[in-house]
Amino acid sequence: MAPVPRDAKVYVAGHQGLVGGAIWRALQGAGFTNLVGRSREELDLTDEAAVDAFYARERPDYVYVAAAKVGGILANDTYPADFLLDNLRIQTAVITGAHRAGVRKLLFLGSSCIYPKHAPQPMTEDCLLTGPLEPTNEWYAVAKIAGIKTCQALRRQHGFDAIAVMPTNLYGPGDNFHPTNSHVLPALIRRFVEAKESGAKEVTCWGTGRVYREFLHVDDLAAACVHLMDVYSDAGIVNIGTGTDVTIRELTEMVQAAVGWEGRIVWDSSKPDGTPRKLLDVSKLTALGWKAQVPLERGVAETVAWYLKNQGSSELRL
Ligand SMILES: NC(=O)C1=CN([C@@H]2O[C@H](COP(=O)(O)OP(=O)(O)OC[C@H]3O[C@@H](n4cnc5c(N)ncnc54)[C@H](OP(=O)(O)O)[C@@H]3O)[C@@H](O)[C@H]2O)C=CC1
Ligand SMILES: C[C@H]1O[C@H](OP(=O)(O)OP(=O)(O)OC[C@H]2O[C@@H](n3cnc4c(=O)[nH]c(N)nc43)[C@H](O)[C@@H]2O)[C@@H](O)[C@@H](O)C1=O
Repeated sequence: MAPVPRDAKVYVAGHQGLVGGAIWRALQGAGFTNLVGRSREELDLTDEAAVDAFYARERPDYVYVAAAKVGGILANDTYPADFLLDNLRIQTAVITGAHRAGVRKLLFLGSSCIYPKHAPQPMTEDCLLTGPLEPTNEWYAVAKIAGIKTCQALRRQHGFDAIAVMPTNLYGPGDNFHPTNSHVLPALIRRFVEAKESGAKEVTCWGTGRVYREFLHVDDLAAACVHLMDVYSDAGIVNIGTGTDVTIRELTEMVQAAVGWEGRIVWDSSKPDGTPRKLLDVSKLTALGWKAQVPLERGVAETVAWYLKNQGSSELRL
């Protein structure tokens, strides 16, 4: 398969988010010169007519769908209607609009939470739809599964070249550091930095800390997406991860050490643990010629440094 021409026009939906921002940087790094992005203020992606008008005006050749309603375990559990409906609307408008506009190829971002709560570990792509979902994020997962099926149906019925990738938990510069709505890694960075600054002796983390998660640096994810756009065109979904995981307790200790706060961690078991484990099997991705590069400890240290550098600036999403 011929790689994507570096002068092709590429639209990154959600280019100001964690993933979209990283894909934008990766595309620039790979020599792409004709990138298009729109903020939410400029283009509300739940508005299908506005999305169609945007496509008609800009005529992109390639599209990355990195816009979505995204949040951590508590946000997912608290706003099920938003996580289901906003995501259905955004992805339907962006994917079907791309097909209508004659886009050559599209990459849709799903998530490892699409797999059953008790799937065998590590999880291969073919365990999709083989069992019940994790209840804290089933609404979001159902929307993401509908996104995968939208890509597969358009490919099957109309030959539209839409691929779908399933990243594990992500982190890195440009993340959302909201104290309650964010994912665990940015939440911990903010909490430990604030504890260090205030001289607090104790910090509370959620759940039991005994569950496992796999973390991938967002720059690795972006590199994998750009690679797959070049080399992969098929209906089958592709996992993107590192192939290794840690307990939340281990992660907490790693962030604590990176921040340099010495105090006591208390576990609030009234907060949900979520799925016990969701380690991705990455053999398909490895066979496609890609492997993660950023070790977790280094990625955490660099993200802490990024957070400290951007504290107080409008770059930081709180
Ligand atoms: N973060 C993670 O750990 C993981 C993420 N993913 C997937 O990666 C993708 C991107 O996630 P991530 O970058 O983390 O999320 P972010 O929240 O960082 O970015 C999402 C982007 O989408 C934009 N957006 C949301 N709603 C609309 C809308 N109605 N109109 C226009 N723009 C909109 C947001 O704009 P605004 O800033 O204005 O809200 C934001 O720029 C998602 O599909 C997610 O499922 C998959 C696995 C793990
Ligand atoms: C990417 C992924 O993200 C979500 O699923 P999740 O993996 O459960 O994500 P999380 O990062 O929020 O939590 C991971 C673990 O960490 C524990 N934890 C401790 N202390 C804090 C804390 O302070 N904040 C948060 N958020 N979690 C904490 C928390 O209790 C849990 O055990 C879904 O939205 C899902 O849809 C999805 O796609």
